[in-house]
Amino acid sequence: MAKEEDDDNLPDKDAAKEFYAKYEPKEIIGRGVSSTVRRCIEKETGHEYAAKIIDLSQESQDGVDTHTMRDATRQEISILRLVASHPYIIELQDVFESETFIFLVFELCKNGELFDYLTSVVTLSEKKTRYIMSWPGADIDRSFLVGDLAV
Ligand SMILES: Nc1ncnc2c1ncn2[C@@H]1O[C@H](COP(=O)(O)OP(=O)(O)OP(=O)(O)O)[C@@H](O)[C@H]1O
Repeated sequence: MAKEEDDDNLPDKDAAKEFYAKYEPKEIIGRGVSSTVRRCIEKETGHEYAAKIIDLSQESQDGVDTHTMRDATRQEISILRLVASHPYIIELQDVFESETFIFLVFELCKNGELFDYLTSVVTLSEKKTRYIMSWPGADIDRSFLVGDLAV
């Protein structure tokens, strides 16, 4: 099975009973190096969260051993707790650990990636573009670029 299909399978319910008792996992909303992020619903309140499911099983770690990965994640958790309630840092709501998975439940960010936002709002002024085009080597494909800008 391809790695992505593997990642799409939810961890065995026995492996993280407490997480499944409290949350209903939904669709995948992102992927990290060793994690899959899913939208999830807190059963009691109906509130939405983002659950980052970190697979610690040896075969899913590219050369990093399970203990190192678990330690690194625990360190990430303690840092997130130290900065909890900062207005610009995402809130860590819950943590569940099993033998082979760690579930981090975060507040859900609905507006997508900062990178995508910046790409959509940042535009180059004509003056700045002219300046960049004056850089050595920038004249390659200049006609194409100018054509684009004129559209
Ligand atoms: N709280 C959240 N709300 C909405 N989407 C999220 C949230 N957390 C993560 N994501 C989505 O999941 C993707 C991967 O998550 P994240 O950036 O935490 O992983 P990573 O740090 O790159 O991976 P890893 O920890 O496995 O190295 C993000 O790029 C984003 O699209």
